[in-house]
Amino acid sequence: MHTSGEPTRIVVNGYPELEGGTLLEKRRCARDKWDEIRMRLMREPRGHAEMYGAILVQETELTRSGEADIGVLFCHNEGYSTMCGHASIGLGRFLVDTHDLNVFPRRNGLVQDPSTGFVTLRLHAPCGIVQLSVPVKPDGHSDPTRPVSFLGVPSFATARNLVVEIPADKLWPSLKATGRSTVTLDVAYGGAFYALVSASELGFPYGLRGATTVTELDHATATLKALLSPRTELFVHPTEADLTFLYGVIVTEVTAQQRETGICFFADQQIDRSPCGSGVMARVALGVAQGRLRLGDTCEYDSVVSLLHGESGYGFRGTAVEEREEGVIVKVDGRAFYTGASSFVVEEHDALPNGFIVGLPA
Ligand SMILES: O=C([O-])C1=[NH+]CCC1
Repeated sequence: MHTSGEPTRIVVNGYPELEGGTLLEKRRCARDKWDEIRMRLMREPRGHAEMYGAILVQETELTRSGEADIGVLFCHNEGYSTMCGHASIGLGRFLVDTHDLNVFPRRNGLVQDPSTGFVTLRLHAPCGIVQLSVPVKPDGHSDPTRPVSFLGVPSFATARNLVVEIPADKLWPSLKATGRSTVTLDVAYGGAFYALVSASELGFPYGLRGATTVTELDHATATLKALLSPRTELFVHPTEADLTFLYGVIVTEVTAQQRETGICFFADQQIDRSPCGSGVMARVALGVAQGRLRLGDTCEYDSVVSLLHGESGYGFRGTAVEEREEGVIVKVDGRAFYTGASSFVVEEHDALPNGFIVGLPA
């Protein structure tokens, strides 16, 4: 599937049983014991450097307790993430549409709200429960003309107006041209930790649509990620050590009242083609912390791809729904579409069984 242009390759069959009782233990098992499967599905020639995946996990500690309907592990060019909004939106449609009980045993237990026509399903992601609301047509299939929405895990800001000094040998031309050697940014959590920095702060006065090159953006965000990642005090998750790391850097640009564009560099400098749902959770939580957004406020988020589709409804919307002690509950909505179904093989004599990414060691 794709969500505003960002792919989600949903693994529905053939993946081995993961050891471990909890989803986070299963995530470690996937990483430590079966990572070649991720590489084969994400990398060339079966995938590409920007591929994204979702591995369905039938049983977790929260499906056993009845708090979730199915588990998922998200994966990408570098490893396994803790939250993914664009993939959750695609999974919402897919899980409602699949009637194969080997793929989704709890499909028949889903309840459709007759008043709204939406089916609710609870996805257990490594960061916690993502509660999806999927619009359904009278024939019981998901409705591609209306957005899927989800309520994310409590999201919060961990640093505001953080000044980062850029070493002279790492300065990029647009920042050097400003005469500055510092960048001021924020850090927030939306199921994963992001550094959030405006395009103008990086030295791009005309924002993301100006003469900004992806190469310079890539260098700037990779530099910031390398400088910030060792500062783990910025990414402390209240309960899970597995979630304590900087996942991405999002370059933002306010384009109108409660409307933003952004480009998210995540994992090994992958670029999210979607507005990045977990990033939207983090950005809304930051907006509430800064007093820019109040409960009930909705902000529109575009990506460099959804901007190309001028019509509305191709970006994501983020709404601050509830403020809890642990953080802000954000509702995110967006649209996903099917792109096809595939089967993949690796023959015994294939000299590149785990694929490759041009420019990176195999
Ligand atoms: O939508 C999302 O949260 C993300 N898409 C790719 C990285 C995270």
